[in-house]
Amino acid sequence: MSAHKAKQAGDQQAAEELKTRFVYQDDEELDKGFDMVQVKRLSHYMKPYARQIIPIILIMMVVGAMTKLLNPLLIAYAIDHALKNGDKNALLLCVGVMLTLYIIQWAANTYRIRYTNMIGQRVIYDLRHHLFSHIQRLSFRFFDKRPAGSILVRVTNYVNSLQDLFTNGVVNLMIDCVQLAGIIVILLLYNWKLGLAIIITVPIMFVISTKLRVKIRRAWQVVQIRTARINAHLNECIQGVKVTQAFTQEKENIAFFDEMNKDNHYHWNRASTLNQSFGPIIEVTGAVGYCILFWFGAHLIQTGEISIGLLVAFATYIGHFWEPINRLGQMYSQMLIAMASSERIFEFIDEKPNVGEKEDAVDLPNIRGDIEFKQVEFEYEPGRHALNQIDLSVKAGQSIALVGHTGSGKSTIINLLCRFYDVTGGSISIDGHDIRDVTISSLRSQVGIVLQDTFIFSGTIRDNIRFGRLDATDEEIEAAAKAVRAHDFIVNLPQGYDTEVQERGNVLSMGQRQLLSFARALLADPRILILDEATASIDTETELKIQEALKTLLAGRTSFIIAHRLSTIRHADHILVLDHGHIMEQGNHQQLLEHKGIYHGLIQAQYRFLKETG
Ligand SMILES: Nc1ncnc2c1ncn2[C@@H]1O[C@H](COP(=O)(O)OP(=O)(O)OP(=O)(O)O)[C@@H](O)[C@H]1O
Repeated sequence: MSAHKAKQAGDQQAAEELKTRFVYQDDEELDKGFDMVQVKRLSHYMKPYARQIIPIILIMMVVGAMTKLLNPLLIAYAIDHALKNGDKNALLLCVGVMLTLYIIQWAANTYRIRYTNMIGQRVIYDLRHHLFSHIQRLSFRFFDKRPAGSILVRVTNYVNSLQDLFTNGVVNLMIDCVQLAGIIVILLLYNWKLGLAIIITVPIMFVISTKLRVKIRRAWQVVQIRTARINAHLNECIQGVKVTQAFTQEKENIAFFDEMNKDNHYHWNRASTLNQSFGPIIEVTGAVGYCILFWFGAHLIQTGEISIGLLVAFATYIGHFWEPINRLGQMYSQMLIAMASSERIFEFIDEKPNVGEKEDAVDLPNIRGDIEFKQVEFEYEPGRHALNQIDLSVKAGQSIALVGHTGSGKSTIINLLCRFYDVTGGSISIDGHDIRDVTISSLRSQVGIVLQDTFIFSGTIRDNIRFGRLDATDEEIEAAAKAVRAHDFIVNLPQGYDTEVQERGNVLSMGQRQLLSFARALLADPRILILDEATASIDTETELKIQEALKTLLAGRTSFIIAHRLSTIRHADHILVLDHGHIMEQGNHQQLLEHKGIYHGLIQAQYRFLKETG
């Protein structure tokens, strides 16, 4: 095999492998058929404004359409009477009336557009607010099933795609129907033969407009999807640039990006070519209409059936045909997209939180922190047990360490205690209250959680600590930071507590982020504290700091710690050893060591590791 062929085969294989590596799922369905249920649900959002704004819009709409329809008749009158008889006053009067009609039309359109935009923006605001607040309350199960990108797209792009429909679409549809019907009636009234001859072009224009518009719109949507894929890939490559460079995968990433870029370029060209074909096709159809008018119109003038003024008026009406037909086509394709978008939006809005609140749920009173797990069972997916028959009784103020191999069910216990998921069997109670009988907010406000992957929001350090309790004063924030030994590193930052950190806190070290999250939890002052210890090795000094901070944080609280550090495990009041969702062993450090079971093995392994790594 030649070197060139070998290279080609290699490239091909690499491309095949990449196909499975970068997979970005998009909503490929671009539009949907007309669906009355969706229309009803969408129009529900217009209801609050229907009484105040819609009547104004309707009046403006009728005034605008009427004035537009009258102008060609005035032109006909001016030509056939004022001009023919040399009546300067009548001509002046015609021009004056025409000018007045234009001014009225301009004012009516300006106000109509202003009000339709207002209503459209409000509806979009309400819809986006509704969707976002609903998503915020959805359970973990919902987020488990969906990539963040697909959720983002619904709140941004899909809601945006309804914007046109609400701002101009519905009103324009009515205006266009009124205008088109008005023109057809006038044409038939003034001369039905000539009227009919010209109206033949309407269906032709309409078919071209709707069919071609839908095609063009689809082509642009494909471009949008391709661009979204490029964005997703870019995002992944930027987030993972360190790993990419460490594994020297730059070439592969570039190759994949080039493929996407080429694809995007091809679809852009296609959409652009289709777009350009639209104008000429419509112009030719319009020209056919004019040809019919002048040929047949000239004949009718010769036979004395119509005047020259009427021919000019008809020619003006043909000019007015195009605008509504064009917009109806636009509206039709907008409607199809809106159907698909609204279906996806309502699919989320209809999603019920899996963890619901009972109708008669009561607020959990201030708790001491006694916790009881009775025969708790849990499955993330039907048939796959994540926890089996967990029985556990914790006294207020005790610290419980959860240990076990990866996937043994430690996080699941915590997820259930916070009611991020509901048990599928058995029950969990706090101070004797079944957690399914109390309101979720009253439960979670008394349970603090410090996750291993500490989330830092964009804002200042102070804002991030205040997240624990929004009404905390600056003094309370500093006191919390001091208590968990975070104060020293914070004051050494360029702007101290006012230092801006970005999302995920990239400027902070792992240990610093943990201390910040301790301060946040301390400020919230929950009776029950859950802590997922960071596994990353940190230097001894920080480790000591964290241990001291932990002592402050845990004092007097019931705590559950997913423990990785030996120091934490050893000091816990009670240790649960989990395996495949079962409690295999439990007791304190000494008891479990003497038992010489799984725990003993884990501790031995950790000692060996610490010894080997120095
Ligand atoms: N969101 C989820 N959907 C489906 N299955 C899940 C989900 N989260 C966890 N699991 C499964 O449930 C089991 C227990 O997982 P869990 O996260 O509780 O383990 P863990 O002991 O906390 O592990 P680790 O120490 O690695 O964090 C595992 O088999 C895991 O694959």
